[in-house]
Amino acid sequence: MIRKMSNGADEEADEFLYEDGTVRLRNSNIELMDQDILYHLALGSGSHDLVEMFGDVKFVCLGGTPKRMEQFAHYIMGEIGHKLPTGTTLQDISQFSYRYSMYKVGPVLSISHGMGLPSMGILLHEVIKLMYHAKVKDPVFLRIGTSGGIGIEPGTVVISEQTVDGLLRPYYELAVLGKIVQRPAVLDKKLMRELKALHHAEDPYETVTGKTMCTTDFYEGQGRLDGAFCDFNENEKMEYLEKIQSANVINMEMESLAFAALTHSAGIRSAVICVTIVDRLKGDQIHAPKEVLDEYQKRPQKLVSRYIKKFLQTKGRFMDSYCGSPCVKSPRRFKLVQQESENYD
Ligand SMILES: O=P(O)(O)O[C@@H]1C[C@H](O)[C@@H](CO)O1
Ligand SMILES: O=c1cc[nH]c(=O)[nH]1
Repeated sequence: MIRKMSNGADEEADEFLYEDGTVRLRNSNIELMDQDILYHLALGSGSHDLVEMFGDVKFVCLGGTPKRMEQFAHYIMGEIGHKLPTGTTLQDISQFSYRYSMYKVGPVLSISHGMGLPSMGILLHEVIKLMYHAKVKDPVFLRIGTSGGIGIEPGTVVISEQTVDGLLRPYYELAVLGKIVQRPAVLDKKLMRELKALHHAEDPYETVTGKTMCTTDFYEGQGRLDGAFCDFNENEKMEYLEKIQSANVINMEMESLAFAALTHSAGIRSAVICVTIVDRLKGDQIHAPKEVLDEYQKRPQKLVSRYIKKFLQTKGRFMDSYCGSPCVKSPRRFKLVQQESENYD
């Protein structure tokens, strides 16, 4: 994987993971700290054995709402046949943060990220640090969300090829110490293709790839006429939506920029899979009934589940256990795991 630097240069992402595939932090301050409190996750490197709790994680799935991510955790548990110890139930690990929800099902973490870039950004700082403390090897991050389509049928699953801001720029911008820092928002193209290939001909909806616009607001920021404020008219709105459509934007959501930029900066492969729940060329309000929306939300989950299952089946022969961590006891065996990984698609 090639990693784009903030100055636009290319760099091999391998340099950003340790040799055994574990996540390397790009902040030397963390190593010097006695303990690291992951405040919004209600976890800490001093208070919890993070390697024991999370060392076997391979897939980090993120979505907006706590309910969706709880449902996904139950769904993936059935799909991969993961058994909880007798007498236990799935627990929200971050319950006492009262911010985000986190469930762990074998190699899968299912975490809610809330709405918007700041919420996603804060969460990712802590989840990426969690990967580092837990010595997780080569994790894959997947956002399973909802979006507004631009000229596509509601219910379509969009796997983002690129994510851009409201000005069509492929950067996540943040004011740091009074200066604007731009981080390139880069998603893993190979992962995108692997996911797309898992669409089934009999799925009663389309799965497409394309450009996603990530905005900082649901209403004015996405050109809606139905917010509490609106200083533009229908013609201006349509002109904007048609302009972004001709720039190949096929859907709009609110987290992919931070997700793509922060995972890429950490050398972590990631993909954004969002179902569309409205065609913005036809209207602003979400009219679909709850049952329809619930079924739509499951579509990205199905695709991700197929990916996880295929990965686990392919890897199974080389794993120490069902956990997803490659055996690194002998370098030769580790090479086999790597090779298998390269042959995956
Ligand atoms: O993953 P979800 O469905 O929460 O993401 C989209 C983008 C915003 O957070 C939210 C707006 O309704 O839905
Ligand atoms: O229109 C939509 C629908 C879901 N999420 C968004 O950000 N926009």
